[in-house]
Amino acid sequence: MTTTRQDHDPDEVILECAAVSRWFGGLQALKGIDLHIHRGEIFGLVGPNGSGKTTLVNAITGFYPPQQGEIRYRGERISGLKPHRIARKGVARTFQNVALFRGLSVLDNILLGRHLFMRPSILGAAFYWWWAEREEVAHRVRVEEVIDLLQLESVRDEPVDVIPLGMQKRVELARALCAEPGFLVLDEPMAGMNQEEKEYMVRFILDARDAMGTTMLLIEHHMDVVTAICNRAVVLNNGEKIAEGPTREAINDPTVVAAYIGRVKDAA
Ligand SMILES: Nc1ncnc2c1ncn2[C@@H]1O[C@H](COP(=O)(O)OP(=O)(O)OP(=O)(O)O)[C@@H](O)[C@H]1O
Repeated sequence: MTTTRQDHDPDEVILECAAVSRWFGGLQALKGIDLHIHRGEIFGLVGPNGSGKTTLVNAITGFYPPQQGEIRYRGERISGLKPHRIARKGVARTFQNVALFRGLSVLDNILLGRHLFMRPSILGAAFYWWWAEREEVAHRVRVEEVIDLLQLESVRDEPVDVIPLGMQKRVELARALCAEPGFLVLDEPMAGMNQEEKEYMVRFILDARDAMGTTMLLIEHHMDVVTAICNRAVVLNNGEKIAEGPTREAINDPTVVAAYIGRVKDAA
């Protein structure tokens, strides 16, 4: 899997985790994680099952705030804010299992991604219909751009349940991009995909980053995907950061190789 890459900006930190820790009862799921993710970067988050990847994402997006440490987005502290406040600041995510609205069309699912932009005042804007209408047109323009970018035109009116899994994942990506996030977490976007679908998805993620400048955090078990698209990566094991750096170096680090082999032995 070969790809093109765009250089990121190492001078501008978009997301920063400083000494982030989280416990579930007696289990420490995150142990003082430090991270800096730069503007325009696709940053890989890898590690064996149960190593703390989802917990870190839940800390960033506000679902399980860290109990120690701090998370900053564009220099502003977001840890401790409710998930919807964090989302409004421009942090979006897709989920490991497809989380679309069954029974709705592809287009309606994507339009839902724009609801973040619908200010409550729009409801009271009945007298200002012309203004509301202009807003609606602006939303539609962005939605059409994303449909075009992710090549979803041919299925836009299909119920989302009937399209193949690979396309459903693409619809999720489209919905997240329609919120115009500054930072997007992709939680296993290739799960359950065959090789061809994976290669398409890699292309679409890179195109989206290049076209929209979205900084991304990618949780992924497929190492070929991680090395193909991530500028840098961090590896977790038992809640600890065990490697970080340019992707190939990080995932080939002897500590990382040992951690994965250890899991295989434990499972045998
Ligand atoms: N809500 C929760 N309550 C209790 N324990 C939890 C909770 N969420 C996560 N854990 C525990 O925290 C640890 C880290 O889990 P986490 O889901 O973050 O790992 P992961 O790296 O995302 O794993 P996977 O690759 O399997 O998704 C695990 O031991 C898990 O059992």
